Amino acid sequence: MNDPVLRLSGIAKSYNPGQPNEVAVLRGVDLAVAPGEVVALVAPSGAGKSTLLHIAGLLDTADAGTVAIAGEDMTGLGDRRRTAVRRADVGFIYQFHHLLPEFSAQENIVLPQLANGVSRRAADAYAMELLEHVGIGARAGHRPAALSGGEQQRVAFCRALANRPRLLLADEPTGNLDPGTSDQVFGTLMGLVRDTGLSALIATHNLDLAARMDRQLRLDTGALVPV
Ligand SMILES: Nc1ncnc2c1ncn2[C@@H]1O[C@H](COP(=O)(O)OP(=O)(O)OP(=O)(O)O)[C@@H](O)[C@H]1O
Repeated sequence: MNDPVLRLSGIAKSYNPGQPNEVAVLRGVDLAVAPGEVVALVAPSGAGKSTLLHIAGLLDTADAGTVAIAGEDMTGLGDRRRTAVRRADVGFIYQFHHLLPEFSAQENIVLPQLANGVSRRAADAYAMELLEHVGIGARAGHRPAALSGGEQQRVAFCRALANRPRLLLADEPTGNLDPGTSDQVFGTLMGLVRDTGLSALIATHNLDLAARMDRQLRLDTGALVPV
């Protein structure tokens, strides 16, 4: 049987532990994301979705519980191994694109590949393939400032997939766009995820977008419950 691409077990996290201003954000989060499964994470503002995504993506550590990626338990691993797994296996998308302003769309997708040891030629070709997949191949040479908000976000999707991760983590990936554009750009993201067979955990406030995913979970007082 295939291991889940992401498994969280008993994840707990507090900020300022032991202090009068302690905030217990996660109180026992359990989750398994199967290969190819796309899970919606619905949570009101401040419920802890960014905290959860950062722990799942190895950008932060939990106070208790375990994170396993593709069957490998990350607990107790050193920073080097965690960074290597994050670079190779996890793609991130944020509400704002965070593209490098001085580089073209294509270069923004090439750079992470070069950092991972891919040749320039292969990186260029894959970046173009991804840009064409999301319908903006003709914009490959444009810098982010010369792209629309929806186009910038499409480039950010391609960048997240540049190193062919197993798991995509997205925090309000279309939250910065107007509703019509958001709907369209979200469709592009889902197409990309389905065509690459990625597993994904996608946080959104938008219940219509959540309904387009395989499963919907709500972060409620520090634990996940079905919507
Ligand atoms: N470094 C920190 N120190 C103290 N409290 C924090 C810290 N980071 C987050 N918090 C608190 O933890 C809670 C969860 O924060 P988090 O950013 O995970 O929420 P969120 O669900 O992503 O919210 P939003 O949708 O508004 O981005 C919030 O109450 C926040 O104020």
